[in-house]
Parts: sequence; structure tokens; C-alpha cells
Amino acid sequence: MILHASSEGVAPIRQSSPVRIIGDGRAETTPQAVALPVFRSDFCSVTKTMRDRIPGYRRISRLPKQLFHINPFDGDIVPSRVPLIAPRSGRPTQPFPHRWNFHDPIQILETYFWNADAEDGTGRHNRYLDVPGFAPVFVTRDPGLIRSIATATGDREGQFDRDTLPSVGIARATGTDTLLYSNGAEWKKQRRIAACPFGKTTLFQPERFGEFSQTFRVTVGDRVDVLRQHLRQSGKQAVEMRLEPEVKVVMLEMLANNFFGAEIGYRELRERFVPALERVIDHIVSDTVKNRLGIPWRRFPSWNQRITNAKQDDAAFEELTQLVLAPRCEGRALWNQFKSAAPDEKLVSNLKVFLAGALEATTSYATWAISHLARNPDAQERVYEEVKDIDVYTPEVLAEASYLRAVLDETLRLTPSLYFLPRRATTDTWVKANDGRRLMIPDGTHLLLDVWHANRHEDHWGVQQSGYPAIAFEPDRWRVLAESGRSSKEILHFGFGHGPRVCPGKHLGELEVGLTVGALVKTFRFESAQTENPARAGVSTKPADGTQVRMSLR
Ligand code: HEM
Repeated sequence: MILHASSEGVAPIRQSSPVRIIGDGRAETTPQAVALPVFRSDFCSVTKTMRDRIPGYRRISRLPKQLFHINPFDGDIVPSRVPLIAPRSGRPTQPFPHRWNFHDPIQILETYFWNADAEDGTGRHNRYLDVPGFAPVFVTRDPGLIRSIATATGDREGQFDRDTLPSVGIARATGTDTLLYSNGAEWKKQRRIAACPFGKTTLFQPERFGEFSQTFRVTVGDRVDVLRQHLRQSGKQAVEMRLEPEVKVVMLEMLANNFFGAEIGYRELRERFVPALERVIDHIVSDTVKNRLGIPWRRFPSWNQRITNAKQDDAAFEELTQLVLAPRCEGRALWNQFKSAAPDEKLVSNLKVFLAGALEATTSYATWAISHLARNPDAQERVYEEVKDIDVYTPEVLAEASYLRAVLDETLRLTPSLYFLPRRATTDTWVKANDGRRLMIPDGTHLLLDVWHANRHEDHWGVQQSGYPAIAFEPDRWRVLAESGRSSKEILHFGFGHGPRVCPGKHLGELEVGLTVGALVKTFRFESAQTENPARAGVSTKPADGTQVRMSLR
């Protein structure tokens, strides 16, 4: 196996011996490697040198197998090959993003699993694309494998990287020295500095939490009052509105003012910063696919209105970042938890990622929850019964609101904000699924951990597994799962990722979304005329209708 792996010309990047990544993310040298040390290490150092020195070496060494359609993966899990072109197959689109399909990335993932349900073997949930001249792409919707790969992502020898390819647009807009974009030792350093203020222990310290929930409640309460007045002034029993724009402003306000201690007025957030950020995020998505040469065209002279507008949006994003950075010198809000001597300018890129990323993810999470509740009046009433007497959200109160908790878990399961997790193999890597089956992923492979389709598949979340159809919004499934005695490791929805690169903003996000959804349900009844709830996806997913609901006061 090792000979075979080495003969692919795929020597490791971070270490000089092949490693096997086992299910829990630990890396260990394979017994074979110990058995063939001299030949192997000589051979590897030769291939490593060749790969590093000869441009395109890896690409060329892959070609023979690619041209003869030989599966580059090995082990008990055998992924099925997806053809690049499949005329008359009926599949929704091509299995790669291009100018005409990048607006519907979920459909691209769906293409990988076209007709896969007809298969019984391991190819049912594992697929790959291998185009001559390019690195293989591996897509999995198997939760056990997603867990193993996410667990084995990090800075240790032989671990997977987060694939930077899908975030080149983000990096061009924010800078590359960020927690999201970096890998290896740099990522570890960024994580140490930047993740602490978001952690549960920091946020949920009684004193700190009291301060927060107070400011969060005032913010959410003020916005709910504005909506309430709007409804009263209309003189009608109910009004139709798109809630997404309202939710976005609340989310940015909580992050910028309550968390980072800035003092930005509601109007400015709503009329200037939120629209500018929306356009920057839209640009990030198209820039990732269309700007193949990586030319930062926003830095061009303002030849036309589009470039002028884009520059204004960039300037607004920069100004917002400076406004949230300014309270740092006074140690206001959560800034006193950033244990870093790094000068302000070193934090700018990360702050931009926090602002844009958190705005996207929290808006997605909250709007999906509202959208599901608008289509499930019984679930909405049950949440109301739970929150109607809650005035102060303490960690204990939040923990007791078990049905709200189930609604939020079910939201992230059925409609995860981040619909796939991108990874890259840094060497030939063995992974082991829950049931002991193994898979060798060749060096350089792009991995798409397809959380969206894993969470919606009957094999993993269906009637037999959780008591309800996988495709239905059913918060009660979480009670069934809890009573089934299955370990929490077996019932992961990956809504915040998993393993070392799990979302550092998880607790902050849960708090923000829990408060917003709780306050809305407590004050209003909302319903949707549609039963279908389709998604639109870019950096994150959101309800396609902009969370259009009919609202009335309780
Ligand atoms: C509440 C909604 C949120 C959701 C659903 C969410 C989801 C996620 C997911 C799934 C990942 C893992 C990505 C991967 O493994 O490739 C992630 C990572 C990340 N999230 Fe969040 N997130 C949310 C809120 C936030 C907030 C509020 C912040 C910060 C203010 C934040 C900052 C980050 C960062 C910096 C990473 C990269 C971490 C690393 O690579 O070490 N997120 N998020």
C-alpha cells in the first residue's frame, strides 16, 4: 500500500513518513512504514524533493491513473466515480462550479449523488470526481466519515487542512491572515488568540453573562418594539413582511455594539453598514468563481459605476471594522478577553471575518428558525408556552427551555447555515469510519463534507433512526433520539462543524439566535402562506423568500 501510495508521487507535506489518521483524529505511523523504513523514507524524500522542485509534478504523476479511470482511493470504503460530462443523465448541473451554476451550490452537491440511492455499497454516500490534470474531488454525505475527517483536521502531522479554495473570495475581501483561511501552525496561533472571548467559559461567567444578556435584551427588545409599533400604526390585524432585513440589523447590532463595545446608531447600521456588507458578501461569492486570475479589480481606477460602488462598499466595511476595533484600547465589552499583544492592524483581517461571517451565519440560523416556525404553528405555540414567562435569559433558563433547544437543533439539522465543510488532504491519509471501515484519501484531494445532504438522508435521520422522516421539520425527533440512549457522538448535525476547527462563535451565536427567536415568538404570531421552504445559498443558506411572513400581535 505504501509503495503504491508513494508511487503516486504524493509525499507528505508536513511530515516525512506516511501516517494513518484514525477515527478520533490522532495520527500514527503505519506498521508498514516501520517495516520498510529505509526504502520508504529514501523514496519519499526523493518524491518530496521532486514534488517541491518540479512545477506541476503532482499533477503529472496523477495523470496515468486519471487517464485510465483508476480509482485513486483505497480501503474498504470505495467511492463511486462521477463523470465530468453526463449528457441525458437528467442530473441537475455539472459537478463543479462555473459562471452559470455557482448561484446554486446545493444543486452542484446534489449532482454528485444523482441516482446514488440506487446503490447499496459504500458509493451510495461517497462519490468522487477525477479529471485529468486536476486534484481529485471527494464528496461524502456519510455522517460517520464526516465526523472522522472533521476530527482529523488540524495542525498536527498528517491532519487535514481546511481547503482554502472555496474561500479565496473571502480572503481577497478580508485578508489572508485569518482564523478562517489559515492552516497549520498559523491557524493554531490565531485560534489561541481569537477564540477565547467567544468561549462558553468567558460568555457564561455569571457576571459577564448578566451584562450581556442585559444589553442583548435591550437591543432585541427595542427592535421588537419598532415592529410592534409598525403593526399598530398600520391599523391592521396583521402585516406581511420580509423579516430577513430586520434580523440582519439586530444581529450586526449585537455583534458590533454589545459584543465589541462600539456605539453605532441603528439607522447607520440599517441604512449603510448592513447593505454595504450584503454587497461585499455577494461579491465574495461571485469573485470566488469568476475571478480565476485573482485580480483584485476593486483596486483598479474607478472606470465605471460598478467599481465605484464596490469601492464605497469596501470603504464602509473598513470603517465598520475600525469602529469595532476602537473600543479595544479601553478594554470595553469583550475586548478585555482578547489576550494578545498584537497591534490593532494585525487584528483587522480577523475582525472582518468575524463581522461578515457572523452576520451571515447568525442571520441564516435565526431566519431559518423563524421560517420553520411560521410553517409549523403547533411548534410555534409550544415555544410560546415555554418563553412567555421568561424575562431574563440566564444559562439555566436557556438550558430549561428544552423545546426551544429542540427547535434550534432541528433548524441546524434540516437547514444548516454552512451546508458543506471544505477540507484538503495534506498527504495520503487513512480515515476510519464509525463502523471500522477504512478509506485512503490521496494527497491533495479536495474534500467536500456534504452536511446538507447527510442531514436530509433517510439512512441517517429517517423514521427508523429518529422516529420521523429525515426531510421533515420535527423538533420532537430530538426527544426520541435522547430517549433512544444513542450517544451524542452518533447524532451530530454538524451545524457548528466538529473537531478542532469547530465554530468558536457557537455559544455567542446560540445566545443571539435563542434571544431573538424567543423574543419574536413571545410578542408575535407569524405564519407563512407557503408550505414549501426552499433555500438559496451563497456563503451560507437562507430561506429563498427572505423569510416572508404574516405577523400579528399576540
Ligand atoms: C450562530 C451561527 C453560526 C453558525 C451556524 C456557524 C457555523 C460555523 C461552522 C459550521 C464552522 C466550521 C467550518 C468548518 O469546519 O470548515 C464555523 C467556523 C467558524 N466560525 Fe462560525 N458559525 C456561527 C456563528 C459564528 C460567530 C458569531 C462567529 C464569530 C463572531 C463565528 C466565527 C467563526 C470562525 C472564525 C470560524 C473558523 C474557525 C476555525 O477554523 O478555527 N461563527 N462556523
